[in-house]
Amino acid sequence: MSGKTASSYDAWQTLQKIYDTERSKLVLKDLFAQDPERFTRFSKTYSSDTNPATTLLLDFSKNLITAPILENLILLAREAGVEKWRDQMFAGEHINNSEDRAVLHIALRNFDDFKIAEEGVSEVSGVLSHIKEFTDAVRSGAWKGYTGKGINTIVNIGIGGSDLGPVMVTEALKPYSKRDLKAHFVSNIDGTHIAEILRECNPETTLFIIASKTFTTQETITNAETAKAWFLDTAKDAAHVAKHFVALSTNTKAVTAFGISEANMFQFWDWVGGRYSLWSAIGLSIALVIGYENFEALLKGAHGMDKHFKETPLEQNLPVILAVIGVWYNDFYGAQTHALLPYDQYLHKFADYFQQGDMESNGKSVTKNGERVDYQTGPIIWGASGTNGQHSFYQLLHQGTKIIPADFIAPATTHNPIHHSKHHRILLSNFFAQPEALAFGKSEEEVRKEVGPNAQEGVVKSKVFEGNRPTNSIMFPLLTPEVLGALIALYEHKIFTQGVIWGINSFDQMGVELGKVLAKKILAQLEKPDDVQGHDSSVRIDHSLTSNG
Ligand SMILES: O=P(O)(O)OC[C@H]1O[C@H](O)[C@@H](O)[C@@H](O)[C@@H]1O
Repeated sequence: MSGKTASSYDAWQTLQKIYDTERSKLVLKDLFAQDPERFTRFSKTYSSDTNPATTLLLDFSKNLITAPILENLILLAREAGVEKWRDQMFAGEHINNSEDRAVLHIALRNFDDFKIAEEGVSEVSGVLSHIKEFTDAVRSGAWKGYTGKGINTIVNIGIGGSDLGPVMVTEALKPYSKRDLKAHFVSNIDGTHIAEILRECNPETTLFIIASKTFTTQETITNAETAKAWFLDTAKDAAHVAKHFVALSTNTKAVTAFGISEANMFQFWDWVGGRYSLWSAIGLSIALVIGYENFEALLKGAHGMDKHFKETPLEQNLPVILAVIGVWYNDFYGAQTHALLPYDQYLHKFADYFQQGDMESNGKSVTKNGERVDYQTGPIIWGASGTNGQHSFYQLLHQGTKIIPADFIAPATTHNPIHHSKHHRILLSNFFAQPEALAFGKSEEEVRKEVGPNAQEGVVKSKVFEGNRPTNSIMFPLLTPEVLGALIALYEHKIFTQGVIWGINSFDQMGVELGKVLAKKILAQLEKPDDVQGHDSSVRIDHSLTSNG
């Protein structure tokens, strides 16, 4: 890193000047009218080298940009050293400086293209073989529970990165799932979560997957112990645990201490960040649900996007384009949030997943060199699947006072073409209509024509849509495992690129620590309420409220 912070880059200052002097001219209606080629100029297609069905079209024409703005945004990425940092990541250098770790989720889906020397990388294919062997055994019924019955229910116990990826992907790839294998996910420490799920499980046919990188996370270990006690209530003999509990972790010692043997453990390594871990052993529940071949297709889809990110000039590079446009709104327009709006019910957990992916990565306010930034970093990520969002929060997107850049995401065809794809045609009509309405709005003149001369002024004004609200649209032929892999990797590399521009470390998560430490202290005091001390006056622990009788 140059030691400079983002706002002192030449390109940043050029962009600031452009923003200050030309902002009023950045009107989408005019920009489209002036340039009939705007869509061609500002859209790009990514296609996998190995599978033509894995294609993503990114239409970024409805953004408040011109060719010179985009050029300067790309210059900004270059000046920040995106290419250098990217190559360092792919080479296994320890770019996660605060934890002195490599950042190698790309090595989990590498298929031998990139040569990476880091310790553990050569073990990846062995773990994949273990996943394949185990998932084949469970799915075929060869893996038997303690009474000789096959497994028909899996329960993944994990939180954060050890939960959100498997939840999102198993939902997204439901059409590929083994319908007679029920998958549950327990994350919350609230006992209600596990209690409700255990009610649906039979100890003879349930497999518990304890997913925790560190194997020290309070929620996961507490839930795992509860699950083990519940299982042993019926199974009695601790030897049966081996048939019903497996662990996904980097911490062999803690796993064996819990009572799971090394043979039932799926390893990964400290260079896999929690929020980038669905590609690792943490993806076991995914492989169980959709089958190993589909899990591998997911990895291959991500690998194709990795190659695109690594080898394509920044100007043509989809993750980089998404990233710099995001920086334009975040840092120059002052946008606080970014909405992810998939028009695909299967992607209903996509925004939840990237809340952690983006906000835990880029929610930082000091640079890698320890300087406090004087600009905005990671946006607030939120969203919901279309069309539900339209009947909820889109009012604010269209007519509120805030600028909310949004990504619209949709498959051209559906896995469920019921009524000759009638539903899908309606869905897509909304997917196309919303960005158009946001961009071009509805003028006062148009409203007056509609309501006639006698309408009240307030009514006229309330029906005006100012427009000029920016969006990206991303389309693909069908939501397949490969397409999903490419789509997730697209956003991962977008987040990486933005982190480099802002000069922050996107790969640690120090911000989750303080609350954990305080909760531990408070827990000890809740168990002995007379000793409550050392907290602010709002932490008043009333034993009559906290004890359950
Ligand atoms: O897999 P683990 O170790 O249980 O961690 C679960 C989660 O814990 C913390 O909240 C963070 O470190 C997350 O990044 C992580 O995903």
